[in-house]
Amino acid sequence: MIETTSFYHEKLYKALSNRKHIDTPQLISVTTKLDSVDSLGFFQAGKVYQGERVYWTSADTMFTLVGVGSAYTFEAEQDRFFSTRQMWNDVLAEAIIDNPYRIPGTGPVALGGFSFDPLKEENGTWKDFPNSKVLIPMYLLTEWRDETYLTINMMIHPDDNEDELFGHVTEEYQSLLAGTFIHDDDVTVTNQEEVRPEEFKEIVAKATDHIKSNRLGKVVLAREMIVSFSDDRKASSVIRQLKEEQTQSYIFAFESGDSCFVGATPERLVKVEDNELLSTCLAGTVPRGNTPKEDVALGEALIHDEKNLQEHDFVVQMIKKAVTGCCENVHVPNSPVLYPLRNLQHLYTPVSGTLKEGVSLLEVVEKLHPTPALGGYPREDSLQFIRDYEPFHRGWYASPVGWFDSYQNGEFAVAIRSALLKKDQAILFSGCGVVEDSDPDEEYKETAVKFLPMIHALGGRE
Ligand SMILES: C=C(O[C@@H]1C=C(C(=O)O)C=C[C@H]1O)C(=O)O
Repeated sequence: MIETTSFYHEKLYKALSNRKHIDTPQLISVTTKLDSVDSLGFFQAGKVYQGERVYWTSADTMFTLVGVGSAYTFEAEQDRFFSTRQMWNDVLAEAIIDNPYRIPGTGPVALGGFSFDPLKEENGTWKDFPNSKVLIPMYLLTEWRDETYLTINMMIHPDDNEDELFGHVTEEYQSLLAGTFIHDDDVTVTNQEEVRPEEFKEIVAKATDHIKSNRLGKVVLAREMIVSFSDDRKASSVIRQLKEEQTQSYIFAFESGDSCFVGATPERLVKVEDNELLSTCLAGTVPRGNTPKEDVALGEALIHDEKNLQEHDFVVQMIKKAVTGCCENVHVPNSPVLYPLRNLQHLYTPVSGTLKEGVSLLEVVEKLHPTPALGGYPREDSLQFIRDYEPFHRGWYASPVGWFDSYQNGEFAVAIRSALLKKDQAILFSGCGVVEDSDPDEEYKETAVKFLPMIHALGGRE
């Protein structure tokens, strides 16, 4: 049932007045159910909070989270997964939560991500994105199936004035809900440039040498492309394009400082809902065909191709092992199926299980990252290869991004098919798995196709 505004305000005011008068800040979280809202309009209307907005929508369910403003931001350099979990438990221990709905992604929710490799030296590109950063949005819109919820989260300090806070948030959330999406169509691409493509091919050749001399089994290598615009490119318009075009993917956007990390990834790292866990093995790629006949032929060839099956199997074996360590009733199909996207098709194996008692989502994320779909095999050796030879910093590219709530639900995707937006410039990332038989020219072509979803959404040249 949808509550009246006055009932919601009463709950908000009550929560604010009921806070404990303790010395440390306390989280207050109050949720209500609404009529439907324009989620991108909500995001845009929050522009005074630029740098603290988040957008997330899932691939396979009708589920969207839009966060505007930050009630609490947490960054950790050391023990980043453990510290984030600890922060979350500490915040929840003192929180006042009024959420009668218990729908996934409502109430206190943390959204954020982790960098690919904290040991790689930073060069400034990713200065706004630390090795881990999650935030609890001040205003959180949740679309779940055909229902819409709003949660207001506030971190109350001992000497805050509840009347002032109440006046401020009630005014602000109503203007966010009234937001309607406006396109920034007039921004055009002025330049589009691949970064050192020949060097990429050389590194692929070096990797196959390493593999042939048994120093590695598989390593995933990536490259960059830089797109420049006539004016600042707004994240909201890019999200809108991606939502229209990449319907089989998670669409995400995380703002931080002056930058926004945005993408449309098909790859789930892990999802937990009601203790049921789902993970995904996604590796092995061919393009879509130009005709239905060609498309089927490419898919058939992929599903029988030894090189791609080998690339895929590294991922299946590792994820199966990690999931078996934290789940019961683990199920892994014997062979992959095709996962078709707009521009590409992949080999796909879903992995499921029931999370063992006491294991948290972030522990699973820590175990899984990076899978051999993004790092390689063996893990440490492939990471060292990437650290030594890949000539740029991956930052949050190829890393876990996602959300978790106070009911142990949550989901993390692997941030591929993505770009770092910085005002009038975007840096795009694309990678591919390299095994013994990889050919540098073919891997170059594969990464070119993997750039397409972002190029298209940014209005670039295909
Ligand atoms: C590394 C990327 O994609 C990964 C590599 C794949 C492959 O090598 O076949 C397929 C899917 C992803 O796991 C990327 O898109 O940047």
